[in-house]
Amino acid sequence: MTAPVLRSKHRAFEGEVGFYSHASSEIGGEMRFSVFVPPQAAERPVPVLVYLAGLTCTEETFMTKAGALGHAAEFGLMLVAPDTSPRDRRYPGDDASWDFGLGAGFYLDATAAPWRDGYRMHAYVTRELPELIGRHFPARRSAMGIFGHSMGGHGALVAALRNPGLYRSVSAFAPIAAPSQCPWGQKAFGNYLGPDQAAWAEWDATALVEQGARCPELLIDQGEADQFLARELHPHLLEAACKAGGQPLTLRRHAGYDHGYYFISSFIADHIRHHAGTLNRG
Ligand SMILES: N[C@@H](CCC(=O)N[C@@H](CS)C(=O)NCC(=O)O)C(=O)O
Repeated sequence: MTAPVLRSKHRAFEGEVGFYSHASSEIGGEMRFSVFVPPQAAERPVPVLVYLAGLTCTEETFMTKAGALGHAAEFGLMLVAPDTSPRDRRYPGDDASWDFGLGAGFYLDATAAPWRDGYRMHAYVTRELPELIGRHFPARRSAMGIFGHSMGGHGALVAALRNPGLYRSVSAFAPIAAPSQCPWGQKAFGNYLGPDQAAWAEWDATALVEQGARCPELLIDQGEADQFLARELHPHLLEAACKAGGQPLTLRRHAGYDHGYYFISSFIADHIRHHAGTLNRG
């Protein structure tokens, strides 16, 4: 694991946003990520809140569009946002569509050729990136939370459900809640994991909850005017699985809000507060 290389940095809310690249061993090539270090980090290590973005996004999207930095500065949380897929090493067909390949890594570890060589975003996000952050930033690694949007909202749920104890807080905006049962997920899983749908369940948040996986209390926000809600997101399936299995979930539905960052920025303060309430305790 090589040290991150600083590409640019910007003062914000008395803290600093930095954009970095590094050579990733899980991905087998350069990866990029961004970090907001809040002002409190000058005094002591601070909790880490990881954000996973959605389809077509990069490590820049969240920092520029979500309106999160001021709230993270208020509560003393470090924000970490990785890119949404490998980009350095290229794979045949990885840019053929916007919902698969580049910008669409789905935060899983691929098992089908050729993707399995480097599409290992789950291992990257849950192991390599926290290790890197712990080593090179003023982070309190024992206090880590995760959240995300759409593909990344689902990635956050799966990261927490598959790694009990790793994250102390979890939330999501408009997650692809049951990917095995929607076109985006079926396309991604069919290619990254192969046609055997039994293997898909290990990477599907609703299926994981149905199988008994549990994570800290979930906060999920969903816009009712989201253009992808009916076809792709299916929050009701996750809601039913959580209810049947006793997984604590607060799912809030908001009239009039669509899928984009105007929606996210409207509720980001609630999410930062949700994470800070747990991460700043003890
Ligand atoms: N390119 C897609 C939209 C993709 C999209 O909405 N991506 C979401 C995540 S699933 C996003 O956050 N886009 C970036 C943005 O809104 O800045 C389309 O043409 O319909």
